[in-house]
Amino acid sequence: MKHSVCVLGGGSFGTALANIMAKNGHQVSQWMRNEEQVEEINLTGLNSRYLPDAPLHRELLATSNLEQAIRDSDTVFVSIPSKSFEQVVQRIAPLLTADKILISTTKGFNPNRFELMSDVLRRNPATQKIGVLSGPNLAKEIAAGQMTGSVVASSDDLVRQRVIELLKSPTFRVYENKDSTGVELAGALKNIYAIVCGLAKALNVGENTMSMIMTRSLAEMSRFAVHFGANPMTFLGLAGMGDLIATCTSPLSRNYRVGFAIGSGKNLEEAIGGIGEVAEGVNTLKMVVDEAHKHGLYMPLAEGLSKLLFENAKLESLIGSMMTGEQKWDVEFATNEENGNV
Ligand SMILES: NC(=O)c1ccc[n+]([C@@H]2O[C@H](COP(=O)([O-])OP(=O)(O)OC[C@H]3O[C@@H](n4cnc5c(N)ncnc54)[C@H](O)[C@@H]3O)[C@@H](O)[C@H]2O)c1
Ligand SMILES: O=P(O)(O)OC[C@H](O)CO
Repeated sequence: MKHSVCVLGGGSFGTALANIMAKNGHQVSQWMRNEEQVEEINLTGLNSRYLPDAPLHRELLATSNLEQAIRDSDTVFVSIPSKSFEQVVQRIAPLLTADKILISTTKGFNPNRFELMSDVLRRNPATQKIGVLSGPNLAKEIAAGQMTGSVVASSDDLVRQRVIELLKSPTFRVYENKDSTGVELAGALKNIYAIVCGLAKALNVGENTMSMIMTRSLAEMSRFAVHFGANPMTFLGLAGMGDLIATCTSPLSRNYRVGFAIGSGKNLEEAIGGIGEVAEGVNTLKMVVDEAHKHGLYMPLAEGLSKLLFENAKLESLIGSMMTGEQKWDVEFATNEENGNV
């Protein structure tokens, strides 16, 4: 069945998703604020700022008319950075109806209060058909047609089926998960550890060190997420381990590049400025370390990175956090009452 879809956001991920759905024969509009970008996409089939090497399908229609884009669509993907997510959702709230499906693709926390993007969507009373999309999904690779797996998470069967129907293609496979909290937290948290890995790579550490960092990152992420109701098994899947691998090893990741720039001697402001696109991990780090303190959660890598970035601590403090912290088991069988299935 042909669906009418709207993607909010003119950045690299929104464009990559809109392009897949247009190729799949759906009616796709992509909303963005910048009129010049709208004109460029519609006239030349290119989004030169964000995906310069990807020719876009001719049926992908860019628009700056938010009202019409929402009214005409049965499914809305929100691909807006977390900093502006709430503000854009407030704008569309009066246009929503109970039948519309809302999908967040944003990997971060609301900077105004500790909540996930799906929580922001859920506060809108018009529709509760909500899902999240997350996984090892570097936009430039997707746009280049590299085989990619992703995860749609929602407790609503119809929402998961819709996203699969819209996005599945010979190069894009969508898996499902009912653990929306786990999938969303995994996508947001891994950005912290991509910064750590970029930093470590710039310092030329060996593969023993890289694998230790990534594996302990996974332990730390799942410890945090399970505390907030996630299923620990989610962290063994594409949204957990999968995305951690992609983001912690690829220079295409903006968060990895922020870390690499810091490891190469830049300060945080210079590192962020050099990216020119969103690197969600910096805000996520602040929110997560605050919450970890409030809830007494042991997160030595996040804690060490936070001290390095925000308190001018020396690199030795981050290294010390990792190497001489609390004695821990290699594998912790973290459980919570609701999801205690390992
Ligand atoms: N790029 C990727 O590979 C990728 C993959 C998966 C998930 N994500 C997530 O998707 C989200 C968006 O990332 P992206 O890569 O597309 O970002 P981006 O930096 O490429 O682009 C962000 C877009 O949002 C727009 N925007 C920002 N504030 C806005 C506002 N107030 N109103 C309207 N538009 C606004 C910008 O103009 C820009 O077009 C992030 O949370 C990111 O973590 C990105
Ligand atoms: O470029 P990043 O660091 O925002 O990462 C992009 C995606 O989240 C990778 O899955």
